[in-house]
Amino acid sequence: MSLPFCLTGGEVRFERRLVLRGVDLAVRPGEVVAVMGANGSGKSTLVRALLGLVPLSAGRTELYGMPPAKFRDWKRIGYVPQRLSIGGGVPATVREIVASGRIARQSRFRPSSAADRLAVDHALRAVGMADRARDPAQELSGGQQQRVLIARALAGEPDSLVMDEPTAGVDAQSQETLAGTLRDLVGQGRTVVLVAHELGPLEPLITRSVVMEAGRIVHEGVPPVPQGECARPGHDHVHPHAPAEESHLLS
Ligand SMILES: Nc1ncnc2c1ncn2[C@@H]1O[C@H](COP(=O)(O)OP(=O)(O)OP(=O)(O)O)[C@@H](O)[C@H]1O
Repeated sequence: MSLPFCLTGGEVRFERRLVLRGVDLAVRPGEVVAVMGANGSGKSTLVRALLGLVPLSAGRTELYGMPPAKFRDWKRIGYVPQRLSIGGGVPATVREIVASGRIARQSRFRPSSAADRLAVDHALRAVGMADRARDPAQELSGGQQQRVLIARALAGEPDSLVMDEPTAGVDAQSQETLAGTLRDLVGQGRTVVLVAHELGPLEPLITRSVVMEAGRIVHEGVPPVPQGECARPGHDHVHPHAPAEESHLLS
């Protein structure tokens, strides 16, 4: 079976500055990978490189065994970007945005169906936004808009979800709801890659954490177990010096 994501020697430059420095990341089906690290360490760039959304200056990436330019099965992948561009000048409703997550599954021969409507309803409920379905998205708070983007990705019923800071600005109750939804998806064998500063209720789901520093992966392993001070709510769960038995330094 081909790997959902496989980045090999991935290098990204912005205006000649190296932002990703030869990163290898292979994600197996069913894994739940958390990409962690300080601001500006390259987490978003890593997930965007993984998906082929930024050009690589060296290395290669494959989605289900195919380079992005040849990959056609985009319905298999749901992507939740870090920043919003919804609500700009277009007064789209919450439901319309979530329904746009079904587009990769539709075609001129198979327009919107009952299955699409059910998937949209289900996704709205999964993020606790069913009661806001008819509201214009730009009226929502940042955290609510983030939940709409998560619902859009869920509506596509992808095999793999890539989420850039899905819990940033999202209230505690909604984080719990998201954790429950992800638990179900992972139980069905879906693959998840997420960027997070703090894992919060997602922590028990994570099977591997990857810590970025200055464009490189510096640690990889099971997520560190919070202890003492680190167990305090709100503590940043990035542990750049995790014990050797919990993580192994990459070459
Ligand atoms: N489109 C771009 N053009 C120029 N520089 C960029 C671009 N995108 C990111 N960078 C720079 O690349 C570096 C890594 O950014 P990236 O967003 O990947 O980090 P991050 O770890 O996700 O940060 P954060 O936690 O703040 O989201 C930063 O120095 C950032 O300023």
